[in-house]
Amino acid sequence: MALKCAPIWVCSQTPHSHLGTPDLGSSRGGIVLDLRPSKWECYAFCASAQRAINPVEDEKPNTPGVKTSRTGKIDQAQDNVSSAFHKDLNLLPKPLSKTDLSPFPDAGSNMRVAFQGIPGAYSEDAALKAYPNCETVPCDQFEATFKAVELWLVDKAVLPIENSVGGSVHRNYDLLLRHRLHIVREVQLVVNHCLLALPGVRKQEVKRVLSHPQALAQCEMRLTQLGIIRVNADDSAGAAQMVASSGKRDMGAIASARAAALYGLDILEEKIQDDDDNITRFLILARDPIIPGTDRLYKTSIVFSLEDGPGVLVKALAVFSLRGINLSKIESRPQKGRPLRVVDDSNKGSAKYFDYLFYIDFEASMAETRAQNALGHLQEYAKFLRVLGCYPMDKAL
Ligand SMILES: O=C(O)C(=O)C[C@]1(C(=O)O)C=C[C@@H](O)C=C1
Repeated sequence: MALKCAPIWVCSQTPHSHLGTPDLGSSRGGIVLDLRPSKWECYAFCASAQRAINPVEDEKPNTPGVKTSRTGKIDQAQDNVSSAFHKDLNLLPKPLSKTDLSPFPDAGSNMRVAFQGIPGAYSEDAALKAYPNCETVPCDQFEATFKAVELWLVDKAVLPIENSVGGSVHRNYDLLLRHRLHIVREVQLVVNHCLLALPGVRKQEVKRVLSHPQALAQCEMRLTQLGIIRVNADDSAGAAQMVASSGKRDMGAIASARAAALYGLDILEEKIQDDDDNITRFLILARDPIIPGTDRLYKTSIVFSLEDGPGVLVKALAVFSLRGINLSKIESRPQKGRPLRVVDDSNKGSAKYFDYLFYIDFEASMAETRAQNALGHLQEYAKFLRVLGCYPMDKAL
């Protein structure tokens, strides 16, 4: 009977909880700030168990090499032996290799990656840059990309997180916390915005332009120069499609050259963004974390909140500099549902401060002792701490 892999995946989906490891993150927060290396080994064990199942799936009823008795029946003793030991050495489970654990598996064949928008969106470009052979799956909202992964409809989701001109995509930081997916990779994409319009339209005719708010913000100066009114759309490719189907000559879109080709629009101006070097950083999210290594440069993303007290943020950040770990990004977000912290100073009455969550990216792998020690140290000041993912740094543009 063919066995299915599903139980193993369940195991690897929560590699820590099934061993009863306390989750030091939030109750929903998943990840695992468990600094013991055995946690990662546990995940490897699950993956190897999954592979061990495959030979059974392939087994044929009349496997060559199974001897029959002189009566023609399957020799019971022989059969017992053959079920205890595999008949074909090639069918034995193979040890995991570096490629199995690689965060870049075979360019993504058979992989489905969810992105927000419709074909031609920059997020789709990012998915294809990460996994050139993947199947991209459009979603109407960012939240839907998370759900698609959680419901096993796709393998991964791609999420824009910051842009060199427009800054952070704040809502997506909140989504990272609300869901329990793991960051397994980052992708930096050069984003060259184009002004698109119906075929034959001249630039002076365009009075309104549609695009994703982030894309419009990245073209702020040029659009002001041109005196064009901005209109928000769900994504840049969606904007191009709307212009194409509207038939309106005074309506333009800010989108990629690929979107222009897909929806049959003319490019009136290329590189319309305020900064020539316009780069968006995307995160790739998956149900399972990758096993971090030290074979290349890694980045780790965390989120934490802090105990009250003077200088606690300075102390929290010092845990990294003390160990020579560089911080590449810090972002603070108000704590939803608990925005204010009341500080009671009996002499002067009580004061109220905003309560924050801090998102930090630091340049070290969770496989390094210094990173593990830094997080152990950070726990002394943190009320809450969660590792969002440890993944290879993208240096290619
Ligand atoms: O509208 C798109 O095409 C997107 O993929 C969204 C998005 C974003 O949200 O930042 C992605 C990259 C660019 O920075 C502009 C827009």
